[in-house]
Amino acid sequence: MEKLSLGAIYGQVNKLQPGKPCTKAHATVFVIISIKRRPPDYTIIGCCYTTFCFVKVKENNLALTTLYSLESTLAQRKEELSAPQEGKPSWTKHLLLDDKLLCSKIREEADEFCRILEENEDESRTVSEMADVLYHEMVLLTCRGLKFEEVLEVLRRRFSQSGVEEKNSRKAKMSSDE
Ligand SMILES: N=c1c2ncn([C@@H]3O[C@H](COP(=O)(O)OP(=O)(O)OP(=O)(O)O)[C@@H](O)[C@H]3O)c2ncn1[C@@H]1O[C@H](COP(=O)(O)O)[C@@H](O)[C@H]1O
Repeated sequence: MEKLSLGAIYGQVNKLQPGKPCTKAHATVFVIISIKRRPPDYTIIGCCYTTFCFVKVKENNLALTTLYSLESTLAQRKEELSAPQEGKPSWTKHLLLDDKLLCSKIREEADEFCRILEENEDESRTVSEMADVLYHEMVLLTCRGLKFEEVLEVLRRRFSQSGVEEKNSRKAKMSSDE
């Protein structure tokens, strides 16, 4: 397999741009792009028209460590629920014990997040509110016994198709079913 310099990778990525799975931003995460045959430990990230794009993903350690560490804390809080005398008071436990409270917090935090845009609030409020949304949504995921990796897997599968294409394909399928 041909090994490319970073500059050459950017060049390849730009060439693949029409299918949109790759951008320059992705190129900082992906180390090598291979066309046609997938090397053993490489991941398909998408199809650019007629060409499949195989990449090796270099972990974004800080982002993943943060999310997995939060996920692990939330799972620990869930475990502590079976031995209520253990552990400190916890907001996560309140949420895990009360579906209604959890759903109302997710809706409230999502609404606060939207108001940032509507009311043109500053960057620090934006990232802080996004963190609130993400935390509360991850509690729901923990509640259902699901892993964040499963969400990331869905996002990766969507790399190869635009949202507009996906919506149109659903509409076409619905009308052919009628
Ligand atoms: N990331 C969070 C996190 N983000 C937000 N919150 C809590 O979510 C709650 C949101 O409630 P409110 O809406 O009343 O708070 P608010 O939005 O600041 O209130 P307003 O000013 O907007 O009305 C607050 O108590 C926050 O502290 C969080 N609570 C916990 N975590 C993480 O979960 C871990 C476990 O937390 P505990 O379960 O509490 O031990 C922590 O160590 C953190 O890593």
